Order: sequence, then structure tokens, then C-alpha cells
Amino acid sequence: MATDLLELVDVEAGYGRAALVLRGLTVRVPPASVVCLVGPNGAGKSTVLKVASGLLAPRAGRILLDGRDVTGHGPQDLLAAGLSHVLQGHSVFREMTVRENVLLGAHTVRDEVRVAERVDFVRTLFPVVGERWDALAGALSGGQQKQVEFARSLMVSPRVVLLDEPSMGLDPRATATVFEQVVRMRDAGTAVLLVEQNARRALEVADLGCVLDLGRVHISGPAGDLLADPRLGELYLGSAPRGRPGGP
Ligand SMILES: Nc1ncnc2c1ncn2[C@@H]1O[C@H](COP(=O)(O)OP(=O)(O)OP(=O)(O)O)[C@@H](O)[C@H]1O
Repeated sequence: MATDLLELVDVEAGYGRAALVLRGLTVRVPPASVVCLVGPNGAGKSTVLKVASGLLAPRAGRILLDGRDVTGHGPQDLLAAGLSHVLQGHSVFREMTVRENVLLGAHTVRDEVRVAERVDFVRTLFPVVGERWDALAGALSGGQQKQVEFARSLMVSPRVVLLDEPSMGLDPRATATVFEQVVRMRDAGTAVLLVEQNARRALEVADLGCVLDLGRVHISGPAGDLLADPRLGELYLGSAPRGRPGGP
């Protein structure tokens, strides 16, 4: 049986004394696939990513990375184990060059040959990163900066990348480019667990989707099936499914 690369099993998690946000949630990410988390605002999508990357310890349940139990491990351990988290919002250092920003992602990589190989890899995968290598990151557009963040996250050769709302604040054209790059990351062998407000667009590029509701996965399956499900179209995707009156 093929092992899922990342598994969150029966996870319960929350913040401080407040009520639990995740209440027995199970999500599985197969190797080299894009899995998209969909759900209403406040459903706990970002919280799933925080638990997966060790930023928030679960109160119950297990986290497995490539079959190994990593429950309770911190973010540095998980990064070293092959899991990279691109946080919501913009995190490039605007006064530093693209090169400096990308190399920050390699600060834990001791082998210089390996770093040089990864630089070649990310510059090829994200051409704009290569083209603007010596430019100040602050001079790039929002979509280009997001690609710098992707490149930085790939410097440690992660097996799975967590992407929290990568299209936030981007115009439709930049959003399309960012989603193309998500597919390229997947095609290059990196699994992606993706949280997106832009659920319809994200499900169009994802392999699998999970709908969160009340802290659990309510429905999951192939992304195409979710896109065609009329309940999701009305509840979560912001518009009626294609082909229905009023649809796009
Ligand atoms: N640092 C925090 N401290 C306390 N409560 C938090 C914290 N972060 C999130 N929450 C709460 O946890 C719940 C889930 O938040 P989360 O950000 O995971 O949802 P989400 O599905 O990603 O939402 P959105 O689509 O709006 O980004 C919300 O009720 C939120 O207020």
C-alpha cells in the first residue's frame, strides 16, 4: 500500500482556553499531489497548516510524515524532515535582493554544492526568480514576490510544502501564474497542501480536495468531483457550478 506523505489523523487543536478549532480532523496528502483545503472563513484551514508544520501542538491525534510519527515535533524539526510552510501574507524582505531572499531558505543547508544545485533548480522552476535574481525584492510585483517565497521554501528540498492563501491580494493574472507555479512544484515532485480563499480556482489545479466544517473534514475526494458537487458550489465556492443558471 502506498504511504501518504503527510497524514493528520483525528487531530484536535485550538488556541489557549478557547474552544477547540479542529475536532477530530483527518487529512492525507499523497506524494507529489496537490491537496486543497476548502471551507468557510474561520473553519480552521490555516490552523490545519499550523498543526502540520509544528507551529501549534495538537491536543490529540497524530501527525505522520512519510509514515514516521512526528506529533509534537517543532517547526525546525519538521523543516529538517522535509516539510516547508509558506505563511499567509507577504514575507519577502523588500530591501534585500531576490537572491538574498531565496538563499535565506537555505540557511540550514550546510553543503554548498547542494545549495548551488537548489539555486539552479528554483531559478529554472520559477523563471522570473532567475530573471530578477539581483533586483530588490520590493521592486517585484505581488505575484512575483510570491514566487520568491515559493523558491525560498524549496531550498531545503522539501517533500511537502504547505501554502496558506498564496493568491491573497493578487490580481487575476498574477493569481493564474501562482497557481501554474503550484502545479509546477507538484510536477517537480513536491506535494502541496494548499489553503485558498479562491476555492474554485484552487480546486481546478488540485488533485484532491477536503471541505472543512466545524473542525472536521466534511467531504473529501478528487478535486474534480468536489467542483461538480452542487452543494459545494452553493456553500463554499462562491458561485453556482458551471452550466447552472447564474454560473460563470
Ligand atoms: N492565534 C490565534 N489565537 C486565537 N484564536 C485564533 C488564532 N488563530 C486563529 N484563531 C481562531 O481559530 C479559528 C480558525 O481560524 P483559522 O485562521 O484556522 O481559519 P481559516 O479557515 O483559515 O479562516 P480564513 O479563511 O478566514 O483564513 C477562528 O475562530 C480564529 O478566530
